[in-house]
Amino acid sequence: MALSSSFQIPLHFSPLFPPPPLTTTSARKPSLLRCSNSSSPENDSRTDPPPPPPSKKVLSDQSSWEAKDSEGNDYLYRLGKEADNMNIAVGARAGVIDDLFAGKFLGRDSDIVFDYRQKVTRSFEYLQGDYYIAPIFLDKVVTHIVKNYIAHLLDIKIPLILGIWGGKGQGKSFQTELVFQAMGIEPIIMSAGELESERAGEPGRLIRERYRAASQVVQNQGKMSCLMINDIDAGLGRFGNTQMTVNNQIVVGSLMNLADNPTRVSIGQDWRESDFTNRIPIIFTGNDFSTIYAPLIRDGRMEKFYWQPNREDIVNIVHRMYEKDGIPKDDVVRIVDEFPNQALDFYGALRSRTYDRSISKWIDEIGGVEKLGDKLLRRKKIEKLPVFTPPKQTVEALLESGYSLLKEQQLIMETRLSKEYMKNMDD
Ligand SMILES: Nc1ncnc2c1ncn2[C@@H]1O[C@H](COP(=O)(O)OP(=O)(O)OP(=O)(O)O)[C@@H](O)[C@H]1O
Repeated sequence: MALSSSFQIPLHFSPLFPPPPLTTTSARKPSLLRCSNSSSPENDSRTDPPPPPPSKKVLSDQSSWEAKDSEGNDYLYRLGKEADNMNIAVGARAGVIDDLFAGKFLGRDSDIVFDYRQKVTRSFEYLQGDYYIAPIFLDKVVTHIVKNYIAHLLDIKIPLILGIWGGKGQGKSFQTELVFQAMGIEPIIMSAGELESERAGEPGRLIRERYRAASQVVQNQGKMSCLMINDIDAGLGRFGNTQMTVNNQIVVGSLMNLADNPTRVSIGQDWRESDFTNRIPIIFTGNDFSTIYAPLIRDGRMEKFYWQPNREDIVNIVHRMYEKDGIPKDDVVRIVDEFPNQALDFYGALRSRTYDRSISKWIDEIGGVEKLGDKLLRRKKIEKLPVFTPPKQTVEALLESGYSLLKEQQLIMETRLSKEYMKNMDD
């Protein structure tokens, strides 16, 4: 499938819907995403004009939410005012709730919303360098997002959720974030760990709040947004005899309700006019959706996408990964063929293992293991660390570390200590 066609999807609707700011080199160089933090024009590969300034009037004719915000009547403001056992501000003051989620409740209302959004949205500073996105993957994610943003123009039922599933370490989360970066989307990303809490009801509420925070990104910032929940089956799935907790039930209920009513989301118990939001696409990643409550993943609510990179995808992605080491494509093909059936994650780990010997050498240079604490943690007071020289990568070194990773994998499979330790459980 030609990648350029995947980028043309939103343009079919261009008279009605402004295309998302596809601000990377991808449009020129299919599937290659160049990520840089530098703001210098030479280093900045983004050539498109900056996104429009925040517009206060985006939805104000249709929704009273904005007006409520400016009156200080917003839900986050109310959270700071109201005292009940679900009060995030109280929890934050008492040190119960991480202030990552609590936002700042002492400032003006706009600060509150802004701080909250700043803390929950994900920036991509860690994505440096060139990356390759598999065209089918890119196509699927872009189409889902665009379909949801123009849902009001299409006379079809569009699932709010896209569930990307498949084997471990195949790049589901990583590539989705690359796509967000390519589209200039400011996503709100949650992990399975946030779907459980010792306080009943909190995770369900958190999901609804995050969904609305994403809607605020669209409304106040004029940027596209998306809610992403990584490894959802690790938080919601039922394995063997595990029970569904009250929180699991509430989370499933909240997600089903979002899928059915994507533009009306209540945070509290009473419906208010300000509960109307923008429709925000949701993306789940996971390994096995069959462990999830079936009505949540039914076709009208969730579009499912099984992701398994083929050999060509793997070669292209790994080639880009190793490009800075000067490894030519033929050698990448050799490495990939030497270790077939491995996840993408393996080829990253393989490269990182080749650093081990150089790191040992560097430890010797700084005075051995006894000095490590002083040198690494208090180095500013003492002296500068010696320069670390990365190893010169060769195919032989990469193959060697590949074999050692393979050996570790086999050892785990053959030893199966868990079987030994849990012998009694089978009786
Ligand atoms: N397109 C890519 N370019 C470079 N590296 C990639 C790419 N895709 C995946 N990787 C590497 O593979 C690793 C694993 O990817 P990721 O965490 O997205 O897998 P996953 O499928 O979500 O795994 P899991 O199901 O176990 O959560 C990443 O940390 C990254 O190093």
